[in-house]
Amino acid sequence: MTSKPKLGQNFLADPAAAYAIVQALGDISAGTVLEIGPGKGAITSLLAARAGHLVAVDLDASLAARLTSEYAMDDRVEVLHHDILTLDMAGLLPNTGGKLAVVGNLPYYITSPILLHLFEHANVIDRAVIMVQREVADRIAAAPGTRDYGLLTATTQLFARVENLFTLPPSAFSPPPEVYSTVLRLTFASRLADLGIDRLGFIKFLKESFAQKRKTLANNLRFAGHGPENVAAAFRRTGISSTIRAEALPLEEAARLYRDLQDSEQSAQ
Ligand SMILES: C[S@@+](CC[C@H](N)C(=O)[O-])C[C@H]1O[C@@H](n2cnc3c(N)ncnc32)[C@H](O)[C@@H]1O
Repeated sequence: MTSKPKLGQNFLADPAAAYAIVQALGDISAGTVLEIGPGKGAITSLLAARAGHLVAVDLDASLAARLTSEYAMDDRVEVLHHDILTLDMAGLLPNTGGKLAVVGNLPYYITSPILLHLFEHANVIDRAVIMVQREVADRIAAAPGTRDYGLLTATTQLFARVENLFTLPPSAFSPPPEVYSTVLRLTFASRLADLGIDRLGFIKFLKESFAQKRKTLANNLRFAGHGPENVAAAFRRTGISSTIRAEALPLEEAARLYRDLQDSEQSAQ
């Protein structure tokens, strides 16, 4: 049995991959870059040489201390010993505004929570280049109607355009993980306004929709507490098949159903 490194610590040992990740961020010379989990600094050193301002955040106290002393003389680099999941990202930007470029070889044990945290800060993020487990990348980039399409896909595509850049084998890391890894670029562009939906309500609706993969969308919505008559009427009015499963429904259709259901529930109050 292979032991799992603590805090998802599989360090990148492929300099060409580190370079490609930083290149994928585009021009970072004027803005603020947030690096999630810099670890021993495989990507950090390339970022530090290019970024206008770099904030590197690691939960591991000894790794954060090591990087802090390495960059003590560079006032463009800030190392924070902090949990990324509780970091207020808006607070990293200067008073003059701008948006963050986010980068990281993510700790895989908390990939989904990190993504959700990024989406909560979508209004202050311009783009993100992140390394995730290959299977998770496939889910994030999936098209509706495919097996991989799910809650993570819909949520991500609500906030960003997704590009699959390249995949690395376990041997690109030390220690090697048990899985392949894929680098994605997310170009943030929220679809909330064009779909006419509110963030919290629609994300709750998506969670309800995907709660049980084997059930139809209508069953999941009823199970979540929406009145059977309201659910049936929403499917009828929108013309969406009442036997459809959530993974087959494109975001635009899901938003239409959500708006209709919400309108009828509000007018019944
Ligand atoms: C996969 S390693 C990547 C390290 C380095 N960037 C590299 O590519 O070699 C993930 C890093 O995330 C850090 N980490 C784990 N959980 C974290 C959290 N909740 N907040 C911030 N950093 C975290 C780990 O300590 C580790 O340094």
